[in-house]
Amino acid sequence: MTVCLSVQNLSVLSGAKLILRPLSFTVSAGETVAVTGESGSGKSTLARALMGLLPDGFETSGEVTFEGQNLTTLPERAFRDLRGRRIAMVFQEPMTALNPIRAIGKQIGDTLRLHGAVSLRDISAHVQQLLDRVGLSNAGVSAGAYPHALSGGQRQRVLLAMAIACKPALLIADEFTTALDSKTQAEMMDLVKGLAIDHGMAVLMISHDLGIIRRHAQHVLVLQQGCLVESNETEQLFNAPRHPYTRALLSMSLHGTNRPPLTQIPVPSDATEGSQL
Ligand SMILES: Nc1ncnc2c1ncn2[C@@H]1O[C@H](COP(=O)(O)OP(=O)(O)OP(=O)(O)O)[C@@H](O)[C@H]1O
Repeated sequence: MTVCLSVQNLSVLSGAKLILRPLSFTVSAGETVAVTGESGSGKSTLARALMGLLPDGFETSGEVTFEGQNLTTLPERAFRDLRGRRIAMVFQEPMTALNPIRAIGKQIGDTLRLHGAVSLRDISAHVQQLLDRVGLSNAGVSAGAYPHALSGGQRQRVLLAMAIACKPALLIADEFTTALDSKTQAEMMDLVKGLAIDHGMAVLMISHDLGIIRRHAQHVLVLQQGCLVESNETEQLFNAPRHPYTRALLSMSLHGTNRPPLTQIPVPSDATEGSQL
């Protein structure tokens, strides 16, 4: 498989605080890699670092190569062109990402127009295809609908339609099904899986939900307090977890309990799983 995203020794610093310790991994075309770990372990920081969207005051080092381009040295203008066109992201809160006073078809069309993905006269037809693809047409949702008239799951589908509008090579999905019921979660993940298969889209999926990860990811990265403690093929990780923190996460998920306390498991002091890859 062609490597789509290669991360080498990426670290993130905020002031004197090391938020992410040097970590390395790759995501290939058509592959889904999951990132998991407790709240505050650095999952969203990793996603934002890859998108070049860290808040002011954050510094990165290391190298991120996407489709052969080094993103860490890419001028902001060129990065802006990549975002939404070649690298897309979907978040958990659809309402904050959607304009409440613009019809959803127009918002999807805006994405296509912004990136010049299709000719102007073909935009409506493409919007309709995207609404069909994400299952909104079947649910009776038209391009003229406004976000407030949709359910949370339907809004997430709109965001997914916008994210995939330009057929990105990489989709970063940050807890984007977390707020949805399990049936809608499964439908959304199946949609993403279909896109990965049909278009060879690489997916970096951030999730607390180990059940979803096991069903949809081929590889899993486990973060503990900003440190990549385990990186393994999904079935190997679930069947024979190597790191005590991974074992504790699996046990918590299995028993629905917060014992043993994860904070008591020591974070490795220097070399990390990722930096050895
Ligand atoms: N804007 C910020 N300013 C300062 N520190 C931040 C900021 N955003 C995140 N952090 C810190 O970075 C660390 C990692 O946070 P991050 O949001 O990446 O974790 P997470 O694993 O995504 O958590 P969650 O699952 O709750 O979303 C935390 O210690 C957090 O306090």
